[in-house]
Amino acid sequence: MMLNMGGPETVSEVYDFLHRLFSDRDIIPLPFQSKLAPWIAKRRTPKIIEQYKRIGGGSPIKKWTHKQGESLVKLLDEMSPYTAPHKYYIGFRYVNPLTEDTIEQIQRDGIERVVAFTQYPQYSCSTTGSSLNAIYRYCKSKSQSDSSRLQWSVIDRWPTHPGFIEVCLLYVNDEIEKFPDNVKDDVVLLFSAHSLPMTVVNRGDPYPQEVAATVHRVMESLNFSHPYRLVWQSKVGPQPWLGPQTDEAIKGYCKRGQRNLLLIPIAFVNDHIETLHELDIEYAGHLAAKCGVENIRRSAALNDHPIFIQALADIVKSHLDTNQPCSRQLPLRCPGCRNPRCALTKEFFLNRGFIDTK
Ligand SMILES: C=CC1=C(C)c2cc3[nH]c(cc4nc(cc5[nH]c(cc1n2)c(C)c5CCC(=O)O)C(CCC(=O)O)=C4C)c(C)c3C=C
Ligand code: FES
Ligand SMILES: [Fe+2]
Repeated sequence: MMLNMGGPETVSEVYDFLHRLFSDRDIIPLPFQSKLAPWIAKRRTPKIIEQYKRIGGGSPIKKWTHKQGESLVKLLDEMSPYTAPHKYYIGFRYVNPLTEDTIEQIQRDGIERVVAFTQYPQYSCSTTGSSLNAIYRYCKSKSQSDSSRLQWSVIDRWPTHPGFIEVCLLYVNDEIEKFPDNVKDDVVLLFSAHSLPMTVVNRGDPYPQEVAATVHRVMESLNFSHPYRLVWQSKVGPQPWLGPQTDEAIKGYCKRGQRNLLLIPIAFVNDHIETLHELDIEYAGHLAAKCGVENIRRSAALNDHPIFIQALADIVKSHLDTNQPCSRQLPLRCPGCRNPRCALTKEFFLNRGFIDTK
């Protein structure tokens, strides 16, 4: 089951998407959540609809996830015949197919063994953690009535998988080659990841460190050929978020005369509104023109690159071969975690989906 947040496929789904997102206490805890969530979602909907309209009318995440899933199981059947046949499902957090509905479908299909496979390379309690909590919540609510218990395991992160790093490297190199010859060696590489509120960072969320690990591996495989920075995009709301912000970094470098920049999305494997709108239209388009950039480009999202599909298959195969319920990291809660559900979810996956109902 491929886990992700999902995105609205058409603009008519934007409100529901935002409503579910702002109702999720694991990504954004709000006072009076059930009242505030629909209010914020409604207020934000027109602006976000405009953004989706400008990138072709919707998020391509479902299309890419289906392509990845189809190729992934085909490859896996060959690579791991003793665990075949494999079947993929999609579990999105905020749009259809919703995680809960997918689990129901999996049970209707008579399946016994499920791998919850996060499609976020780096672990955050606000993303992968939210999906895992949703699985636990659903299974717990059904555990009394349902005798056909699923056996679960989880692939909770893969920030430095060599195949993942290799595709990032290929796309970075492809894009560096497109800069004019006289500036190619001086391009500043700006790795850009979705930011987190500082409350989440200070709670001890593993994401910033894991994103940095990905960046380091990519730079290592480039032999540190260019200067680089890790910067953070897509802050929402007035609270402090992890910086430096991607737009501030672009402005700052332009001021210092470093005007050849390559933006590299590093924490999301598909194209989505943050690459297609924020990076391409807002930053590489409007902002760059304002602050006097000479050349600015963005490296491609991994989407359905064959080496990436190979990497996904390899991640699943290694997981099945080791026969572990999850990584060694998953059971360790954030030092500042105050969410009792995190403990229950981690125990649930450590026990392969067994819930003691006594
Ligand atoms: C690794 C990726 C992401 C992290 C970490 C993340 C954390 C996070 N996000 C919000 C709030 C919003 N995110 C929104 C959209 C959105 N977020 C990600 C990825 C991560 N978010 C993606 C890929 C998308 C776009 C989906 C698509 O189009 O495909 C939105 C909605 C858009 C908007 O209203 O601006 C919100 C809101 C928080 C609060 C958070 C960490 C706590
Ligand atoms: S918030 Fe990270 S484990 Fe609960
Ligand atoms: Fe987000």
